[in-house]
Amino acid sequence: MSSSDDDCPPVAVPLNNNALDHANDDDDEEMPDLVETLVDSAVASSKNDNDNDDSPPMKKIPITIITGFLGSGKSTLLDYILTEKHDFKVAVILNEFGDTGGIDQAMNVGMGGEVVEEWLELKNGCLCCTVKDNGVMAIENLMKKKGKFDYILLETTGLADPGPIASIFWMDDDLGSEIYLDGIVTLVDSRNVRKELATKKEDGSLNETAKQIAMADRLILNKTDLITSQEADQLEEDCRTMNGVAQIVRTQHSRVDLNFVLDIAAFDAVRAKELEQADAALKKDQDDHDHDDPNHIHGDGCGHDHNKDDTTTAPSRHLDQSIKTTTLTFNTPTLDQKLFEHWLQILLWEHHIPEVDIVVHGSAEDQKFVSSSQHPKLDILRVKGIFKPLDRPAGTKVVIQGVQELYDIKETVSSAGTGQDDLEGAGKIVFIGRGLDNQRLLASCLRFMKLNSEDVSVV
Ligand SMILES: Nc1nc2c(ncn2[C@@H]2O[C@H](COP(=O)(O)OP(=O)(O)OP(=O)(O)O)[C@@H](O)[C@H]2O)c(=O)[nH]1
Repeated sequence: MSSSDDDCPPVAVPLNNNALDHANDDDDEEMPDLVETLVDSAVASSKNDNDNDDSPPMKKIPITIITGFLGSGKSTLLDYILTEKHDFKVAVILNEFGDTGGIDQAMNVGMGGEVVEEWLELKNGCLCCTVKDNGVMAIENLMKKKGKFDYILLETTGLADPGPIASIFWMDDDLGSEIYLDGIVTLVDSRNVRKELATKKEDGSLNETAKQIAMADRLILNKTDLITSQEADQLEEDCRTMNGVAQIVRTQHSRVDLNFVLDIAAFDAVRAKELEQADAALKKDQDDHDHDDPNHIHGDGCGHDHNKDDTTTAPSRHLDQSIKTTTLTFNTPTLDQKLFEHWLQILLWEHHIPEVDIVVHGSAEDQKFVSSSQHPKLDILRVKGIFKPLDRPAGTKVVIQGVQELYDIKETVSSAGTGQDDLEGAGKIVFIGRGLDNQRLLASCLRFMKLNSEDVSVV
């Protein structure tokens, strides 16, 4: 996980201190990174009492990351969630850039339609750069002290790459934290998104809007009042090509069914059905548009009727040609998890699709997997999959989740009987990223995993 120490914005953590006294917490050794800590002495002392008692462990609290480019409607969504009736007591964290100091932001906890405000700043505060210690520990401490909220919404700055932030909370789940990553929700400014995606970064890296769309579990196409329904159709289809597994909804003023964004357990279950949806969308896209070259630049002979008057809403065929979704379907009865993981690690960590090189030692030939420098760097932003592992009891399925360079493979409870998640073959793996060349990926997979061409299909 790469991160930069530049531009560290302060982060403010909300408290609900409704009816709580404010006091300094100088002697709290667990919270070195918090300043202006607001402590309710009664709550603090009951926390200390609880340290030694046998009370049941705290229920884990879901955290949803809300991301999206500047002005896409993130704050509008937060306001909407905080004031809507629901069963959660929601706390909001803003991970803003420092032009307002990050200090004077109004922090909110919404409960049953009521919003109360308080704020707290992390001294070194920057969730995206300073990693776990500051962000996660501070939130955990706050939860112990306050215990007043049971859901956290983290709004990233519009310029943030959600990957590192998601990784912190996702991996923290494995470390036994009291919070877990529920999902990544991305707001898309329907009118301006094409312009934002066209912005090139000097170092050639992916721009943030592209990453925000690619990593989403839920995509909210907001501000649809500013585009035609035809443009909205096209936008939705294009988003699906970039991110085939996210669920997509269109909104105005971020008014979305809260079940669509809250408590979605996106990092928990992976359903074959969801992956089928990606498959179907990708197949449709291939049928509609026979451009197999992932590096094809739109607008240079693509043949589509570009809207010349308004580049912000021009119905270009794809939003971002470099990012796409690729699905591998394994038709074998099971998959060799060890071999698969080894291959995956090369894809994720070495950023290339390994190719076979035949090395001759005297009369013997050896296969070596190498990187080919003539191909673009591979940047996988998200992986989702489900498969039946080799040499495990019948019915065993494992789920794979990945965010940038991190991945996790866990056994999943079989949903046999529901008919929902039945896999015909060994399973499916979906990759979202840049540099995904379907045919090279397929060839590499076949050689690496010692499979025959009929064993795997790619779309
Ligand atoms: N026309 C229109 N305006 C909207 C819609 N949703 C939000 N807005 C307006 O767009 C502006 C930006 O919305 P915000 O919710 O502040 O966007 P944001 O993503 O939080 O913006 P940043 O904090 O700058 O990243 C505000 O003036 C909103 O009222 C919509 O669906 N249609």
